[in-house]
Amino acid sequence: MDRQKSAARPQADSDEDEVPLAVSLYDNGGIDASPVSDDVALTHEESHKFQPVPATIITGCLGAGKTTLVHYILKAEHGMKIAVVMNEFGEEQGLEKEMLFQQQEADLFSLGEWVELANGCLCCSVKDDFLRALEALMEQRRNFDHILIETTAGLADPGPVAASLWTDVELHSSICLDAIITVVDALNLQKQLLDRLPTEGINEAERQIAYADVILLNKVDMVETPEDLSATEARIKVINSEAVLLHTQHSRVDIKAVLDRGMYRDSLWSERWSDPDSNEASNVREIDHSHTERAGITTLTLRTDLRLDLERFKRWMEDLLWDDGDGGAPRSEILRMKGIVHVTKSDEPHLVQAVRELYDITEAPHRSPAGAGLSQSRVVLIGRIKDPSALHAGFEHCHDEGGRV
Ligand SMILES: Nc1nc2c(ncn2[C@@H]2O[C@H](COP(=O)(O)OP(=O)(O)OP(=O)(O)O)[C@@H](O)[C@H]2O)c(=O)[nH]1
Repeated sequence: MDRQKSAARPQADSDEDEVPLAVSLYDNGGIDASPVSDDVALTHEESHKFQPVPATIITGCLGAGKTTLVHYILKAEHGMKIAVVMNEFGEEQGLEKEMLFQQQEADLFSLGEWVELANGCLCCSVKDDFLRALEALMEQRRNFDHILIETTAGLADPGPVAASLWTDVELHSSICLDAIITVVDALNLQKQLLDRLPTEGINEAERQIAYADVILLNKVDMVETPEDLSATEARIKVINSEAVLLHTQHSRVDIKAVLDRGMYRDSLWSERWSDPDSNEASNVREIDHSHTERAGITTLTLRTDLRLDLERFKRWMEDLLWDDGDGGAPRSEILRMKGIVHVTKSDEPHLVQAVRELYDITEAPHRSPAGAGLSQSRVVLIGRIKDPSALHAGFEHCHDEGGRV
């Protein structure tokens, strides 16, 4: 497995450098400030010992319906215990928790733990603290089967946290990234997409859509006409044509669509991705790139009938993901990449994943249907595509001179 440029996990330097963590423990939906006995923790820990707990990142713009989704999941009958992690700013701290219990205390049968990070923007200063907080949470006890990480509006960019969690699998962590769910406000998205930060270039809403594995187009009840809704959906698909896109009201969604997706577990995602009947596959749409130089983030699909030389392909990816350019021609900025490719010297298809600068190329798991019957290699790039023809040319340069698949 190639995992390049993986960021080292931050460790607490000293006792003074304590994790700024407020962990409250709840059991069976009731409020109980006292920790549950170690016996219970140990028993649970034993049973989960070798299974990393999946973590779902829930992101989206202000008021899109993220908390509504968390509440919905906590009330749904899925038989799982859920730990909720969120970051809050200043006076908002404690408010979400308060509101949750005010509204639905009796129904919260699936809430295992609640962690609130103080004063936080997960994507910058609190990122390290966040990872350490998760680690501390995992060390304390294992009263949960799944972790929901709700980012407040402070986390404009879910990429760094997603990459950290993904990297962590390599460090044999007890947590693994399951999927990134982006909740979109169907009424306001078009306006939010115009909010371009002058310094950064990439819009916050766009970035959140780019990283999404599943997009909930929420608040559809508030959109006036079907045409408006179609226009918003079309806009989302230009940014990320790969994500599963679902219409929701009050974030009500089939739980299977948001939990245990395994989007970063090779065997699971590749199976779904290569199944022509699956939502994932049917969702794929080719984008017209004739206007990409004025677009923000978009999706580009590269295909080939020829086998790729693995080393050349790796070098191409590294160049694409790591090289910031030399100030010359504008370069594409790739946030997310997925693919199934056929390479020389192997009969098995290879799976490709990248989140920001991290990438991973693995042989498809044995007996996985990935690539079965697929004669083409397919690589999907999501990001600021400045130079589609250069990307096509670079990909073609990875061809092995040898024959077809
Ligand atoms: N009409 C309508 N209202 C919704 C829907 N989903 C959520 N809301 C309401 O929209 C408001 C904001 O929802 P939240 O779930 O708090 O949104 P959020 O993304 O967590 O908001 P922040 O944490 O402030 O960024 C609440 O009053 C919800 O009840 C929907 O589908 N339709």
